[in-house]
This record gives sequence, C-alpha cells and structure tokens, in this order.
Amino acid sequence: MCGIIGVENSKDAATLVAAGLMTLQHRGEESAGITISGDGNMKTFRSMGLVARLVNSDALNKHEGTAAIGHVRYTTSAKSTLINAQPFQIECIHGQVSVVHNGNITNFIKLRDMLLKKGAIFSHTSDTEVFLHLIAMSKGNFPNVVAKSMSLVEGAFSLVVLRDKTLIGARDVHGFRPLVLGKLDNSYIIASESAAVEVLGGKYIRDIAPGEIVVIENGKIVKSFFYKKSKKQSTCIFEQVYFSRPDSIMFGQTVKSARMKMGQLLARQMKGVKADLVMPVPDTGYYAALGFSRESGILFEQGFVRNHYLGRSFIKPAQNLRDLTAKLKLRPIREVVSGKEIIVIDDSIVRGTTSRRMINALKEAGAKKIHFVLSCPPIIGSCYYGIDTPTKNHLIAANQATDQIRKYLGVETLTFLNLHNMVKACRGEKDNVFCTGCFTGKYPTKISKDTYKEGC
Ligand SMILES: O=P(O)(O)OC[C@H]1O[C@H](OP(=O)(O)OP(=O)(O)O)[C@H](O)[C@@H]1O
Ligand SMILES: NC(=O)CC[C@H](N)C(=O)O
Ligand code: SF4
Ligand SMILES: [Mg+2]
Repeated sequence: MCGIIGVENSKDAATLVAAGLMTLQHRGEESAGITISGDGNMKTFRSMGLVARLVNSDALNKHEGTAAIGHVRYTTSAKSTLINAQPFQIECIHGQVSVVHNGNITNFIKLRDMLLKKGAIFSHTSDTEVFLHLIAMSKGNFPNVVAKSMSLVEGAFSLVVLRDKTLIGARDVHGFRPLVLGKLDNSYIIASESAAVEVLGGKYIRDIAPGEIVVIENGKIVKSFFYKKSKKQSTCIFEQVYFSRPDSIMFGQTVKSARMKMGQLLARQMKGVKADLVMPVPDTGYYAALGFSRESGILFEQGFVRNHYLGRSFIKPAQNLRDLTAKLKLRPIREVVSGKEIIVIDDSIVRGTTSRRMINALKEAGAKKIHFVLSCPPIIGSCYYGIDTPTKNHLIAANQATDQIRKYLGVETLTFLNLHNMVKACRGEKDNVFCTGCFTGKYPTKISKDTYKEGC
C-alpha cells in the first residue's frame, strides 16, 4: 500500500507531515521519508523502519521550510531497501522536484527500457523513479509536464509532487489508490486518507478525482485539471476491507461504517446460526464482528489480546517475518473462549498465515466449536496495483475449495462475505466503482505477460 502526504504554506509543514505519516503508518512500515522545501532549497530525509525513527533524527529537525511531502512504504516493487525509500528527489530542468507514490506501475518494465535507451541513469530499483525521468525529459509548464508524464504511465498511482512551494496531488485515471484534499488554516493538505487530515486538526474537503491533477500554491488551488478522462472508476475495494483506517471517509461513509455493514450482511447470510459469542480477530475484524453481533443478537466479546508493538502481519516483506508476527500477535483469553461455541470474524484470508495459528491457539485455549467468518470473498488472484497479494500458488483460496480450507483450518464452518454484499457494504446501492480483480479475476486493465508484478 504506502501512505503519502503533502502540506504547503505552513512554517510547521515538516512537523505536520511527520504527524500525518504517523497517522498513515498502517499503510507501510518498511521505510519512511520526508522532503522539506523552503527558500529555494529542498532536502530529503529517509530511513528504514517506522516514522518514529525518522522524526527522531537531528538532521530532520534542523531543516526549515514551508512545504513538505512524506511517504511510508509497503514494498510492492523491487526491494525493501533504503535506496527505494521515498520521497525521490531530483534536480532537473524544472529545478528541484520531489515525488511520493502509492500504487504500482503496470508498464514499468516497458517504460524503464524506453528510458534506458534514451540514456536515463536509474538510481533506484522501484517503479516510482520513471515519473522523475519522464518529468525531467519533458519541457513546458510544470503542471502540464506532470500531466504528460502521467499520460504515459499505466496502472495505479496516487502522487504528491513538490517543486519549490508548488504542491501537486494527482491520481491515476482509474482511481485505484485513494487521495484526498484537506484544509488546515491557510494551508492545503493532500493525503492518502482523510484521517490523516483530521488528526492534524484539518478539515477533509473532498477526494481528488480519478485522473485529476490539483495544483496548490501559497494556500490557494491555482489549477485543477484532468490528464485523461476517466471512463470508469476502479478504486481498490480491499482498501475498505483491510488497508484503510476505520475513521477514514471513503465513498461518503467511514470505513468503520462499511465494515459494520459487512458484518451485518454476513449475519444475514448466516441467518439462524447459533453460538455463545462473536469475536473479532483484531484489528481489522473488529467492526465486522460488532456489526454481526448487532444484527444477530449474539453476544460480542473481545477474546484476543493483540500485541500492538508488532505492527501488521500481512504487510511484512518476508514470510519469516509474517510467520513471526502472526505467532506473537494474538493471544486468546482462556476465560472468554473456554468451552464456548464461537463465531470468529476476520477481514480476509490471504496466505493463511494468521488464521491457522489463530485457530490452533483458540482450540488450545479450550474453544469448543469455531465458526470462522471472513468479511470479504475468497482471494483468488494477484494484485497488480500496489498490494502484495502473492502469486496464485501462495494464495490459499486460489488453490483450495472452501471446504478444503475449512478442513485445513479445522473449523466447524467457514463463511465468506459474498461479492454482492461486499460491494453493497462499501458503497450502498450505487453503481459499482470498485476494482474487485483479486476476488473475481476480472481486472480493470489488460493483464498480460508484460504486466509488471514483482512480489517480495
Ligand atoms: O491470511 P494472511 O496472509 O495471514 O493475511 C490476512 C490477515 O492479515 C491481516 O492482519 P494484519 O496483522 O496484517 O493487520 P491488522 O492487525 O491491522 O488486522 C488480516 O486482517 C488478516 O487477519
Ligand atoms: N504499495 C505501494 O504503494 C508502493 C509504491 C511503490 N510501487 C514502491 O514499491 O515503492
Ligand atoms: S486486485 Fe484486489 S487488492 Fe488489487 S486493486 Fe483490485 S481489489 Fe485492490
Ligand atoms: Mg487482521
């Protein structure tokens, strides 16, 4: 995933970006970075690990400026190394420019080959760098240069670009990844999620539209235009299932509200089910379990202690780290679960790293019967747009039927929210504006052998 943010026209820009990145930490734990711009001088600070590590560095605290952008990385292209930590800052014909990116470029290899033939020298190995080359090689008015670059790139990209005091927010024509516009006093904020704007004390104004480029200078929107007309929006539905914060607004409702509806609709799918209690797998299963409990009337209980110092398991960059996190992350409370028939709700099974361990732990703690319930359909395909859902052979639901998974996990029943209900929970009754590719195998862009996909 990755979280991006930009703030302009504030002497506190860097501090606000740092605080915003902490609010977006759930979108990427591997590296963090901030570019600060002031008095015609731009400087970028990057480090591996969490945002807290970056903000404690003295160098960052000494640099002043009135505009800043920041990034937290969840690697979905090339390696998780400092060299690929964002922002990427360059010096080019347009002056100093810095870019942060959320998403994956599906024609990366083709673009990189084309740029290499033109003489480009790459300093990073991830896909994001192609934007910098395309910008540097294009002449004219800066916002138009950004637009021209974007029109050559395919796939998923929400971008924040900084040049001197000009802040630009831009979103690919499909709107795969979120990007919002907010206001705080005399400053504009651009961020991946509305929660990051609100935590800073700002007001969420609106989403940046698919294909839109918003140009901000000195506390004013000086231009908003489209680099391409969006034919059909395809925003990632997994953002609402798993990635985003429950207090962020998406499609006119909080993610919390969407997850509560997922739980409510699951309870309707399972009408008549009997159990002693409904339990979430924290964190992401929380609101779906609450919604299920309210609809079914079955008692809601928190039966797991979640260790918050370990971060999220699914977004860790290697299987040994995912295994270790899943092992240490959840511990059942014996007095809650012992001797009980339990409905356990999580958001998704991807590799199955979490669920097998979690269910074994529940049994060891004395759970009598377990009904395992997921607030999305089985994930049967890879993501090409910025989420590391692995290739098919590592996706448990791509290789086994529901009953085989049920037996493998050792639960009484296994139920997935159906596609119709997931879409309904996320956006009410309106038109389908979501990418559901990894659930349906129907992707919004052409997928071929040349489509860039590099798992990690
Ligand atoms: O089948 P898997 O490959 O294990 O992936 C899915 C699990 O991982 C996630 O939790 P995670 O720990 O990442 O985040 P959370 O604590 O925010 O819910 C997700 O909520 C599932 O529980
Ligand atoms: N998941 C993302 O948004 C990652 C952005 C970019 N593709 C990278 O790997 O750095
Ligand atoms: S393929 Fe799945 S994870 Fe990727 S953008 Fe589409 S819905 Fe989201
Ligand atoms: Mg979870």
